[in-house]
Amino acid sequence: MQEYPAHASPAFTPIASPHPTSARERTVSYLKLSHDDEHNNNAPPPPLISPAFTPPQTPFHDDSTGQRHDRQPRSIPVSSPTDSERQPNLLPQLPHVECQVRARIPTTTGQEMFLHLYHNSADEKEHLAIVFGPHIRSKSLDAPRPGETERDRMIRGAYVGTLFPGRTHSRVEQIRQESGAAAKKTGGRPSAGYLSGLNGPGQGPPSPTMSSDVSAEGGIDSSYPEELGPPMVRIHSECYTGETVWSARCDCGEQLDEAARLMSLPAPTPITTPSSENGEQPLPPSKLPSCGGVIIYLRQEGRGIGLKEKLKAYNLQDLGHDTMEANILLRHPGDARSYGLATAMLMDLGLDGERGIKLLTNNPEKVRAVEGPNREVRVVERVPMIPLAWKTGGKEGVQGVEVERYISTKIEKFKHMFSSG
Ligand SMILES: Nc1nc2c(ncn2[C@@H]2O[C@H](COP(=O)(O)OP(=O)(O)OP(=O)(O)O)[C@@H](O)[C@H]2O)c(=O)[nH]1
Repeated sequence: MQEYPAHASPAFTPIASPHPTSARERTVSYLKLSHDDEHNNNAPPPPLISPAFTPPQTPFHDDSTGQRHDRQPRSIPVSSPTDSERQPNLLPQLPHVECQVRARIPTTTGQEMFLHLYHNSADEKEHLAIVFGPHIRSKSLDAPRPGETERDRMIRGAYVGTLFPGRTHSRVEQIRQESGAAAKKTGGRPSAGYLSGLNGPGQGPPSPTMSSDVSAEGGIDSSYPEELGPPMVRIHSECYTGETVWSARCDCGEQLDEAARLMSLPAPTPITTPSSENGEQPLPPSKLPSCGGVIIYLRQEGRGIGLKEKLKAYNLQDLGHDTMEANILLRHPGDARSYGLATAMLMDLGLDGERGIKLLTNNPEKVRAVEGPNREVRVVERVPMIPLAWKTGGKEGVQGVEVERYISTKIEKFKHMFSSG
C-alpha cells in the first residue's frame, strides 16, 4: 500500500484478512454461495467473485510494467439518459446548501486539500467537500456576509491564496492596493497565476501583478480550465468502519484514498502556470498544480441506515446473509441513500452546466441521481473504481472473504459496474 498513502485512513498496510485467500483461490472460476457446502467440507469458504467480474486484465492492469500510479485514470463516456432510463428517486427540488467554513489541510502526501463544511436545508448533518487543486471554489463561501470584517472572512476561510501571519485582507485586490501597487485589471477569466493561488499552497502574500479576484457580483471568480476537461468528482458515503477502524469487510477506505490520489496527480496537459505567464523559471514537477477535483463526502453512514443499524447488518451477515438481505431483514431499503445534497454542493462549487463532470464510481444509481431533477449537473464520463487487489493481482488492497462477498453482492444485486464495459 506504500504507493497509496492514505489521505483519510491510517497509512499502513491493509490488515490481513482473518481468512486470507490464496492466489489460487482468488482465481477460482466458479461462484459458490452455499454456506452448507462451505461448512460440510470444513474448508475455508471460496472466494465469491466470479471471474466474469474479475478480468485477468482489468482496464488498468499491465503485467509487463506493473500498474502506473502516475497517470490519469481512464474513463468511459456516459451517454445522455433517455427518459425511460431516468428512474432514480429524485427530489423535485434540490436542498439549499451553504458552505460555512473552509480550511487548508496539508496531507501526508505533501499535497494540500481544502476541506469545506456545508450546512443544508434537508438535515442537520455536516456534509463535506474535499477540494483538491486550485480551480474549484465555493460560491456560498465566497459571497460577502452582512457586517463581517475581513478577519471574519479569513477565519471562515473565504480568502484567496494563503494565510500568513499579519495578513489583513481576504482578497488579493485589497492586499495589492494596500501594498501600493498599481491595479491591473485583466478582465474576463482570471489569469492562471491568480487561479493557481486560489486554493494552492502559495508562500506568503500574492504577487501585486495578480489580477483582481472580485467578480462583478462581489463574489470571487474562479473557473476550471477548459484544457483539463471535465473535473473529477467522487461522491463518497461515510463508512466509519472502512475508513477509520480498518475494516476488511468493505473497500470504502481504499476508494477514498484512491479518489484523493487521483485528484492529486499533476495536471495531464501543460496548463499555464504562474511562472509561464510571468516568464519566470518553470516550476518543478512537485509544485505544478494538480488538475484537482472534489470528493463530496456525505454523512450517509451504512448506505443511509446509520452506524447502529449497519453493525446489526454485519451480525446478520455473519449469520449468513448478504449485505442487501441484511438491510432488508432490518426493514431498511437495500440502499437508503439520496444524492440531492451532492448535486446542490457541486452546483455551489461551480461544477454544474454543459461541460459536465467525470464521476469516479461503479454505482449506476449514483451516475443518474447526482445529475439532479433537471440535469443541473452532467456526468459525461465515468471512472470505474477497480479494487486495488484486482489491479495488483492480490499484492495490495483490502482482501478476504468478507470483502469478496461484499463486492460480489454489489455486482450481482446492486448491479455495480466494475469494468469499462
Ligand atoms: N448497510 C450497509 N452499508 C455498508 C456495508 N458496507 C459498507 N456500507 C456502506 O456503504 C457505503 C459505500 O458507499 P460508497 O463507496 O460511496 O458507494 P458505493 O455505492 O459502494 O458506490 P461506488 O461509488 O462504486 O463506491 C458507505 O456508506 C458504507 O458505510 C454493509 O455491509 N451494509
